[in-house]
Amino acid sequence: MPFRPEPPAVSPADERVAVLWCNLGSPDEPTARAVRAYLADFLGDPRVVEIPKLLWSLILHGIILRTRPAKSAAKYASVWTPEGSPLKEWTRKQAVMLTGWLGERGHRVKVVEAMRYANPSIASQLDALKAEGVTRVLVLQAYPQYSATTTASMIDAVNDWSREVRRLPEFRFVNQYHDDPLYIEALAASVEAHWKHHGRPDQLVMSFHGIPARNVQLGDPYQAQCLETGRLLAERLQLPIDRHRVTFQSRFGRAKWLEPYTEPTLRALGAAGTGRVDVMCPGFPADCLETLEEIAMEGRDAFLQSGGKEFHYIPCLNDSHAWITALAGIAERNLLGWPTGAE
Ligand SMILES: C=CC1=C(C)c2cc3[nH]c(cc4nc(cc5[nH]c(cc1n2)c(C)c5CCC(=O)O)C(CCC(=O)O)=C4C)c(C)c3C=C
Ligand SMILES: [Fe+2]
Ligand SMILES: [Fe+2]
Repeated sequence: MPFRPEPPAVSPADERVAVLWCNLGSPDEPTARAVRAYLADFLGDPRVVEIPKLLWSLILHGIILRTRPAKSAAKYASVWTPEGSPLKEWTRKQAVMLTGWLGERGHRVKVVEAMRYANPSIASQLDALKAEGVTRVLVLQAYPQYSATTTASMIDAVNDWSREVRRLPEFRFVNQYHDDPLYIEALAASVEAHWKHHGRPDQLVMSFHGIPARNVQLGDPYQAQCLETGRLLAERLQLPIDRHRVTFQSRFGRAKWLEPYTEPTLRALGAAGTGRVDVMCPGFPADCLETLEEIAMEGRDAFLQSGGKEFHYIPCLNDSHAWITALAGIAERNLLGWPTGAE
């Protein structure tokens, strides 16, 4: 296999350090055509769907990619902004702000965003960094909780690129930060800011993206890490046990996923006469389809239609001061010992 063309080597004095700030990615536009290409790549990843390859290929291409793209495209259209996908735009902003924050602390580090699926791809961003003389890359992911379906898949994409490259940069990976005090503090700050303006709810629902229950039985630590994030956040907010819960959203297919599921929980809370519920999504550092449409729109409808009185959606960390500070702290700790220009 031929290797990717090698850019001219830089002198040691010009070598640079970079942070690759990685997220899942979105379709290029909210159309069935673009969503089909995105879903083919995403759902064709063996880390995401663990079904024997041939059987899954038949189901994916014969059924799912014929029906889901149009439905998902309509949902994407409902959250699309003039800048495009919310997930991509927040992730880009976070990368820009992180460059600034690290610069303020004396680090000469380039931060670029990269997407596991669609664009800008991991490979194209690594090519660009290498062409600029980057020889050390810290891979930081917008997944605070480790799952093979997300975190490991991102590392696969870096390794796929590496297999095609002659002179590799030095890599560092951060697998998780679900219990990092800086991350928990940023979450607490976002909740407290909301409560300062709107008062407290009867229930705080912390909704995480689900995965198949079987993955956890096979050793994926994701569920335990979500529960730990929820426990630490509730403790930090001094919430009594009966005023908060962790739920799992975005179930895909008919298999059993992690429970309790978010939407049935919201319906049950509404039916039980819960006056006000606040929902937040601690596992998503950037607002996206799954938070803006599935929670803030569908979740709201589910709760109110079943008898609930007041529904609040607490936005993701996005570009909040506490989050960028947290991210800079996590990056700084993992950059230690690399020549970034800081003492
Ligand atoms: C088998 C399917 C899926 C698994 C496993 C899965 C895990 C997983 N996903 C996220 C984060 C996000 N997922 C998003 C969208 C999304 N997820 C799936 C399926 C699985 N996810 C699909 C098919 C889609 C696309 C939309 C749709 O057709 O329903 C997103 C939002 C992307 C965006 O563009 O806004 C995020 C973020 C995590 C964290 C996770 C496991 C821990
Ligand atoms: Fe997902
Ligand atoms: Fe969804």
